[in-house]
Amino acid sequence: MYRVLICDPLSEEGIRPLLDAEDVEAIADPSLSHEELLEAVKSVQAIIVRSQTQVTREVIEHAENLQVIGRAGVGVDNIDLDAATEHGVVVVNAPDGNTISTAEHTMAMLMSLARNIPQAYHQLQQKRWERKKFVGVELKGKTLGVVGFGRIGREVAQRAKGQRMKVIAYDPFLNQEKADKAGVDHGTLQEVLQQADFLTVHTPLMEETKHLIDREAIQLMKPGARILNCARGGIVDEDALYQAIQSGKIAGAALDVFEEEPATEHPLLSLTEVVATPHLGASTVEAQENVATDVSYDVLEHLRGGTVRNPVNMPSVSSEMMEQLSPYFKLSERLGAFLSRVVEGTLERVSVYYSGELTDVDTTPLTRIAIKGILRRHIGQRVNDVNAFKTASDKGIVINEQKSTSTKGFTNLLTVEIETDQEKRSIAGTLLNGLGARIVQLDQYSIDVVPDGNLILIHHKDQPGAIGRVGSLLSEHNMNIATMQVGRTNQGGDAVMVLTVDKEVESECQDRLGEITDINKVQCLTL
Ligand SMILES: NC(=O)C1=CN([C@@H]2O[C@H](COP(=O)(O)OP(=O)(O)OC[C@H]3O[C@@H](n4cnc5c(N)ncnc54)[C@H](O)[C@@H]3O)[C@@H](O)[C@H]2O)C=CC1
Ligand SMILES: O=C(O)C(=O)COP(=O)(O)O
Repeated sequence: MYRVLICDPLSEEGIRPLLDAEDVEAIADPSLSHEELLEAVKSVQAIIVRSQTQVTREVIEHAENLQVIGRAGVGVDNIDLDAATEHGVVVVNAPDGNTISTAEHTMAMLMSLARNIPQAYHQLQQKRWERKKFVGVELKGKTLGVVGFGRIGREVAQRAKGQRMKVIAYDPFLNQEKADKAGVDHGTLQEVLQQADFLTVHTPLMEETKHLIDREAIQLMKPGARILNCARGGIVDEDALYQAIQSGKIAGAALDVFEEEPATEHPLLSLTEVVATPHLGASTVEAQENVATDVSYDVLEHLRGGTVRNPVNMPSVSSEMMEQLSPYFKLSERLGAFLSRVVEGTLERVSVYYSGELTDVDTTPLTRIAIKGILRRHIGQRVNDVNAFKTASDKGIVINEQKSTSTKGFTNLLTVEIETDQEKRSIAGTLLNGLGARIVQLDQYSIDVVPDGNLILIHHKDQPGAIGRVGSLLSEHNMNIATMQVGRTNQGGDAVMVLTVDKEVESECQDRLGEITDINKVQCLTL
């Protein structure tokens, strides 16, 4: 008998398959305290949550029999995915079921914001007939900036077009062709910020998107623009938003989500320019039934040994293959991660080439891991070894895997090549016996770099003094250089420097490096 703990309120209709299953004991308890939760998880094989329950490392470590965590919704930022993966626990979500409800809620917020509907209603309740105070703006002809053109962002854009708004979107996976197909303009984040009368964010919350809309971003916006966040608290910097509304730079905001929830005491709620709801995007009968049905299906499927439809983590590699391939896992992920951080433009094609001893093994799992390394930059922890290919194909990225005879003298060589709408870049690495992973080629340059830690990649002219000037500037910034590699194709021509430094490079230091004579481009990354 499988014991399934349902920690947040779920649609009873949706979880019917679980309730009716003869091999399942479903325990629904949405009111557990943290201590009670730690106790309750000890005996269960599955946990199902929404966004409320925090499935932390501590919870996962208490759940000795846990096999699967189901998220009845999209965002998995309340689940410690690394801890789940480390403990062999599969995480599944329900990414499709609440898209429409959340897009519709965003439209409701957009209209409420434009016409001050909640504020006016509040005044009426106070028996005040205010008309002058609540003069709104029309949507027709205004520009909606959409940041994050995924499932929900796309649906919002379609609906905004129905209101005869102009839509401009930014998403690292959006190119001209896809934008044309959706009938929207596409631009850089900066262009979207500059053109939007209303800005709506629909990205996941992760390191890269935390405070994506911060003080500097808001500064770029038109005076009197308005901001919506129906995705995740923290994508918009709440302090910056508060100050921008206070100063009059931003005319108003509509918020369904907050950095800390519940958020009943939040200072933003005291501003009359702010309309807000308590994380209601997915709260419709339909969405709740959809996500509960989807997550119940996958949880049951996994418990019974089947294949899940929406895995969020976990590799599925046989133990024999694991033995052959696991030494290369880190190398392939790091090559992908490195290249994705230095390449410019919208990703279109990824090719992975294997040579030497790698020609004799099934390298699909390595390609998957390389793709995961590439996509994580923009999709975060939700892309994993299981869903990497699907995620890439959903984004229209073509993947190509090939065995190659070109070993360049190495016993094994793994080359990752990325093509965007702007450029084609490649990186190659090898596993040196006893010494671990090394990057041995970057584009046309031969180098020897450990793919680890804080790296600085500098494109420069091969001229006397360039290296010395970089060294002096880094020392001025108290940056210790751990390793340094220089690669060039010919004397006096184009060259690259790859440095490993002991701490993360601050943006001021990066900017100053870029100003040094003979230096063309500086890119900093942490692997
Ligand atoms: N308020 C609510 O109740 C609900 C909120 N959500 C949240 O809405 C958000 C979007 O959900 P979906 O559309 O289903 O996800 P999705 O995965 O389909 O789309 C997210 C998009 O964001 C893009 N993105 C990633 N990094 C970016 C960056 N730095 N700049 C611009 N775009 C970036 C991705 O490429 C992707 O296309 C998530 O945060 C989700 O948790 C989802 C459902 C209900
Ligand atoms: O699916 C999501 O990401 C949501 O934010 C919905 O959250 P909820 O399940 O309504 O707590």
